[in-house]
Amino acid sequence: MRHAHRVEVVRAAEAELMARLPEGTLMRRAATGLAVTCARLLTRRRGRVYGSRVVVLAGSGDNGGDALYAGAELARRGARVTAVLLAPGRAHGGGLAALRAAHGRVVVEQEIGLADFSCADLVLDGIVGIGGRGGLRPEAEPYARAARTGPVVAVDVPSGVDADTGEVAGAALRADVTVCFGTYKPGLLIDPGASYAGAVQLVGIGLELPPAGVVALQHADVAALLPVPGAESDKYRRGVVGVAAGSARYPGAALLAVAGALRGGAGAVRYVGTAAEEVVRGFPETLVTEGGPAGAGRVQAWVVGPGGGEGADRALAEALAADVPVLVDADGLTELARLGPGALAGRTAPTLLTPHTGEAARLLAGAGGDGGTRSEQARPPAADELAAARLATARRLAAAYRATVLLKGSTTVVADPPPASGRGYPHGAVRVNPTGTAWLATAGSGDVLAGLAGSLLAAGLSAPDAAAVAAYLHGLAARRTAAVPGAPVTASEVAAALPAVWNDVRAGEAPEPRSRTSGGTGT
Ligand SMILES: NC(=O)C1=CN([C@@H]2O[C@H](COP(=O)(O)OP(=O)(O)OC[C@H]3O[C@@H](n4cnc5c(N)ncnc54)[C@H](O)[C@@H]3O)[C@@H](O)[C@H]2O)[C@@H](O)CC1
Ligand SMILES: [K+]
Repeated sequence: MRHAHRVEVVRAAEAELMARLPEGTLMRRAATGLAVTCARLLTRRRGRVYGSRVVVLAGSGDNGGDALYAGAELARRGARVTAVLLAPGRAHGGGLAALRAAHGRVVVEQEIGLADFSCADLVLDGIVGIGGRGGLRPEAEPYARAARTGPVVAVDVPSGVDADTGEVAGAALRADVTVCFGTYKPGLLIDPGASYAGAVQLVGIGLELPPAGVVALQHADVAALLPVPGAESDKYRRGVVGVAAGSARYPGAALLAVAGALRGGAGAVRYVGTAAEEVVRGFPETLVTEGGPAGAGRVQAWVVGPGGGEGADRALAEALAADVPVLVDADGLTELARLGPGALAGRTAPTLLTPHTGEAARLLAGAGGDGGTRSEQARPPAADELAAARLATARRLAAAYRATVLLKGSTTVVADPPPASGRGYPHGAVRVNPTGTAWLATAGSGDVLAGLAGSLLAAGLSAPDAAAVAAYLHGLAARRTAAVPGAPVTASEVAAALPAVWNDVRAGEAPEPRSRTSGGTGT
């Protein structure tokens, strides 16, 4: 599992450790780890470090210090290092002295031309790290543009990315690799920030940290959560998932949700709705019932809403009345937004909401704009604002509806509500999904995800586990399905690939590394 901590928490752990160590120890550890990664990249690119050209962008803080010390180490190995000081009077003294002693060249902004960037074998982004506030300052923006020409290694966090949230307010450096220190930062795992970070490498510097506020599951974590039938299991012990989905207008949503549910580990899938005939034709193993959830047999979890059309209100009410976990998606969410959080007030079993950002905007509007304090925000939030602030959006929704929320899209985020007695955060770690691909933003892929997550709920996983495991498998399935890596996929193909990725995860097959343009969970 990748653990990410907020800047405030990192600073406290750093202060505690620095008090016990000789001055400069942590920065030396960080810079050495950074230089090792840079040397490896240069060797891969040029065959050796000696003679390679490195540009160091150094800001005024310790982030610039790390970059200058790493530049000095590379210069000692024969690299031709040019450091550009973005704030010449305030550059890190020790780092600057080390670079000069290693015969690195030091220039100020006006003295570097674009040519220096275009022939660089590596650009080290030490403009700003966890001390950054807001997007890049205007004077640093030309470097963000110029650095695009060469491979960029970001120091701790790509400059301009908010380390706590992944938000990018304006320009930011786009890195091929980010070397972070002590712990991952949430902004490296959550888009849009994650898409600026490239491949992220962690360098341990000995910090002792409390439990993380944000985590990203990896193969082994997901493998440990997958339901495994015991020798005594029958279909009822494995769990029955009820799917109330599809309508005369959208029968396909029923088929896709059932397709996902059949591959999610539940012992049986019970379908209720008007697409029963199509469902049985497509999946004869499905149990079908006329009417709504109230009249269906017993299930261990309900999925309600995909393609639900006009019948979604009744299906939602009946599913919510059942004392079992309920996943609400699509038209079910539209109906829930109309009713507001009060519709979930009487529930004691878990509720899992799976909105994309458009639905999240409606839900927040239904909750009073910002999750309950209507006066603070008269204007309902726009979907693109919510997409840019994914972590905050998922948390606000979870708090407002007191339900687990899986916010779909570029980096899918799963948040739990704060404890009832608590005054707010921190609470359970937010899980962010590392396996997404932008091609999952395709019609019907959300229906598959809903069925899959519902099936995992019925098989006994907690709501956050079911949501995180479903998002993980769903993303992997989309990547595996593409005939060519990065090619478009269809929702049916994603559903069909689920058994194979289930197997990959159990077997420990490594997923493809995240690309710069990867995204999240579909609509
Ligand atoms: N504190 C420690 O023990 C360690 C810190 N380390 C490094 O230190 C960094 C944090 O250093 P600092 O606290 O000095 O802060 P930073 O170096 O991240 O940034 C502070 C400086 O950047 C400027 N700045 C802020 N926002 C900006 C923006 N949007 N655009 C341009 N400039 C901006 C500020 O004026 C300030 O001078 C970490 O990210 C990491 O790289 C590592 O050496 C590991 C140990
Ligand atoms: K940086």
